Amino acid sequence: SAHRCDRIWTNARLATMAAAGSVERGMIAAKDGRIVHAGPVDTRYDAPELIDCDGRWITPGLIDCHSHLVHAGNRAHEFELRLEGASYEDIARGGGGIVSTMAATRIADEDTLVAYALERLDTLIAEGMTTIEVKSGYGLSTEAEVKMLRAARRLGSERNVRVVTTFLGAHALPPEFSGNADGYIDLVCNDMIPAVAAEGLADAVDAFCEGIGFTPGQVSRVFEAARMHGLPVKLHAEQLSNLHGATLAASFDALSADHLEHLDAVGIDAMAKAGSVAVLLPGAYYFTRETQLPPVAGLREAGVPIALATDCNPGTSPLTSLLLTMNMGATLFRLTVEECLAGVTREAARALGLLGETGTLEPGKSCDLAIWDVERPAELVYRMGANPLHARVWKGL
Ligand SMILES: O=C(O)CC[C@@H]1NC(=O)NC1=O
Ligand SMILES: [Fe+3]
Repeated sequence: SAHRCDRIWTNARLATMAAAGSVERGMIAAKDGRIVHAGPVDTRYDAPELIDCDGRWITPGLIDCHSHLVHAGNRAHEFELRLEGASYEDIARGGGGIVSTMAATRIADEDTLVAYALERLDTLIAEGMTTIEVKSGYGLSTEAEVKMLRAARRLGSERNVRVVTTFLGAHALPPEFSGNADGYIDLVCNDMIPAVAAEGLADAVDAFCEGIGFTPGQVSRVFEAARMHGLPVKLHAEQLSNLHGATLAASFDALSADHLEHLDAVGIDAMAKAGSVAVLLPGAYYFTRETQLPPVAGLREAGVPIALATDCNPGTSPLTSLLLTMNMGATLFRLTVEECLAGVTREAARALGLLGETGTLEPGKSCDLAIWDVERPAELVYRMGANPLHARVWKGL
């Protein structure tokens, strides 16, 4: 008997990113926004709408699992300073960096923040992105952090895209708390997280564990507060030095630890045991001209899942292309094409706790697709600055 569904994409080549691997003569059938079949052409399925893909490749919709998409202002002037020799850390200690974006973000109202973010969101959507994680972290006061997360939530109603939000109040020390990091962490734990949780504004909690950020002790206080409010955690860890943030994150069963250029074998092992995803951010590595590569071979050997993301932010990664992110993942970090494609689909979904919902072409998942004008998926990683997207589908539409 025929399986009635809503839409069928046929005569396609599928990069399922799942057990089925690649399917040469494939089709996808969707019903009520979900995949009911993703595999070889199966004439038992029929639908009022049949889309002939002319042999094009279909991947899962792309996922950006680490972004600071909501923010005001930009840091082009600091870019010039760095060209004249200043380091990112010099600029941060001199009151620039994150704090200068904080000033611009505090004075922008919610509508303005939404408008600024939509321009960057549309650029990513044009490349077939269907899910994005958006962090706070430029408000650094309860009112401004709440404003940022409300703006982030609104992006999901202004566009056909899945938005998950992350509270990152422990991103930098605001000037009013200068010299009193522990006092600021009190505010983060006792005031911000309760306010954010009360309004359901965040799906996870993140922190910046770094010399110019917060100590492991301060981060664990933030994570304890997250746990008290039932929120999972993730962490900016080992970006510029090794404070053993990844090990701390793993001890809280973190969804992910991110950056990881200075991750060591102990941290790798802790992440493997906890099932935490390694989110690599080659845009920040490239833009800040770092030289310490993340331990990709060690992550592979230990079976730690590897994801890739833009880390879109005005200071260290003003990047709004997941395709270029994949090229950097291969060119700079030597990830394979398969690892790069998985890094912005299956493993990115895993880093957001969304692998049951999206990230692969499998029955039961949301029908989130990117349909490409390429002869082979490797072209999506190989080319720089091109966008071969033919069509994008989110929740079957
Ligand atoms: O410079 C900025 O605006 C954010 C930088 C970004 N945040 C973080 O914790 N590490 C980074 O590279
Ligand atoms: Fe980041």
